[in-house]
This record gives sequence, structure tokens and C-alpha cells, in this order.
Amino acid sequence: MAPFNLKTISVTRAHHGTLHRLQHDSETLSSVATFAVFVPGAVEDFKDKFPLLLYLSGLTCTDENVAQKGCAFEHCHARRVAMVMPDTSPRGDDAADDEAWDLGKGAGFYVDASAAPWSRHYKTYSYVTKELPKVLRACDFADALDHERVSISGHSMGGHGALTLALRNPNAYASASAFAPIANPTASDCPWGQKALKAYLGSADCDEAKSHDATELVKSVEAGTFKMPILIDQGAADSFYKTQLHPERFVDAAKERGCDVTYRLHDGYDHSYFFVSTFMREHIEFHAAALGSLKI
Ligand SMILES: N[C@@H](CCC(=O)N[C@@H](CSC=O)C(=O)NCC(=O)O)C(=O)O
Repeated sequence: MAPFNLKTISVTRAHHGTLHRLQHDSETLSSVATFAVFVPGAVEDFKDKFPLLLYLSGLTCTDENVAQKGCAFEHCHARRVAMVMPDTSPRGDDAADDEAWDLGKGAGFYVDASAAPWSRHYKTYSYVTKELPKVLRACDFADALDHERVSISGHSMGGHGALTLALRNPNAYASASAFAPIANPTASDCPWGQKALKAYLGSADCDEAKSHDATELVKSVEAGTFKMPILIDQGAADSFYKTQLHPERFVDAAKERGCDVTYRLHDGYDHSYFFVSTFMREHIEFHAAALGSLKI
């Protein structure tokens, strides 16, 4: 049997590279897990391996939303960056779920749940940080990838994941970026964060919850010690901007701690993939520069 019981779902040519969709048995999630990887196309004079950009998706998403609507692959190919797209939660009949779209399947929140009924399967923090990197090394295209050069990005819930994983693992990523991130999920005016952290961790007000809150995490950074460059884009017409996301709280705290953070507020843009895809190229170029991946 292949390691992790890895199975290829599909291999699709796209933008001079190849989009691989795979499925495996995840020990961490106690469920089947699906993910996708875009591998840039080969060019004769490119002798390096491709660094990785890990992209974490938002509420209700699978790996397919960004693959189909993110407009990323042309730019990944141009900058010789491979893009890794995990699913957002465990799946299957065994995993607990909720009838609402902002909890349960599609809403793993990149934490390890400790409260019932979620704790058996909802370990998306450990899945993304520990198991997925090992699974990537077992893929049949693993030799094309540089598993030591990794950056991280994400949208909304995935933006929360990108920022918190970066802050909790300062040596794991070359750069971090977020599109409209849920930046302060333990705040009382972030209903998504309150609901998810209360369910998964038993409380949105405990130390464990605060250790998954980007604004709280960055406040605890010793001034000048967090060197990873960060890019955040936010749409000013995003209906969740002032009711859920609160990106400026993170940005202000990060600047105060001396972090290298760039924040851009864009008139007229909403929360959708029309917004994400508009700025995707700049995020890939930002990460490519940090990863030392050259334009062909
Ligand atoms: N179903 C909801 C809307 C859910 C939504 O907007 N999801 C966003 C992420 S929100 C934060 O994590 C998303 O990326 N959706 C997928 C897509 O392809 O657009 C509703 O009905 O309001």
C-alpha cells in the first residue's frame, strides 16, 4: 500500500504546470483528507526545486475554491512556486458536524479541538503543520519540491490560519500573507471566532483560544524579534470587515511590536474570490521574493 494510503484523484494540466488532487488516510484527522498541489511546469534552464506556498481556505471551502477561482496558477508558474491547498476540515460520516455553515465541516479553524464532540477529528492545526508536510514528501512529484522553503497564505478563516501558524511557528515559513483575515477571533465582536473557539476549545476566552488569535499572539511578541514579512489585503466594501475581521487590530499591534507588516485597504472590494483573485498575483510575487524564487 502507498504511504498514508495516498491516492491520486486527478492530474490536470493547467497554466504550463500540473494540478494534482490527492486523497489519503489522515491519522491526525482520523478521516480521509483531500488536498491539491499545483506544480509549475518544467523549463530547461530551471535547475532548482520549487518552493511551496501553503494556501489555507476559508469557511465553506474545500481545496477547489481557490484552485478554480483564485487565478493563482499562472503566477505560480511564472515565479516557480508550487501551491499547496489543503481542505478546511475533516470529512466523512464519522466526523461531527453542525447544521450551520460556520461550524463543523468546512470550518476547522486551524486549531486542534479539545472539546466534545469535535476533539476526535478536528485537529486541523496539527494536520497542516505536521502531517501534511510529511504527506507531501511521499507524493510521486515530491522530488520537484523544496520542502524546506515554505511560505503561507490564506483567505478569511484561512487568513486567520496563515497568520496564527506563522506566529506560532516563526522559523517554519519565509513569509506570511492574508486576504481579509479573521484577525481577532477571541474578540466579542467576532461572532465566527467566538462560536468556533467556544465549540472546539470549550471557551473563546481561555489561554488556548488566545494562542490561536493573531492579534493576541502578535501582542506577545518581543519587540523586533519577529522577522517574517507579512502582507495583508482587505476590501473596504467587505460586509465582514467591521463585523468579523478587524484586520487593523492585528496590523496596529504588529507595527507596535516592530513587525514587517504591509497592510492595504482597497476601495470597493468585497469578501469574495473576485477580491482574492485581483490581488493573488501580488501575494505570489511577495512570497516568491521571500522564498528567493526567480521570475522566468
Ligand atoms: N455561505 C456563506 C458565505 C461563506 C463565505 O463567504 N465563505 C468564504 C470564506 S468566509 C471566511 O472564512 C469563501 O471563501 N467562500 C467560498 C467561495 O468560493 O466564495 C453565506 O451564504 O453567506
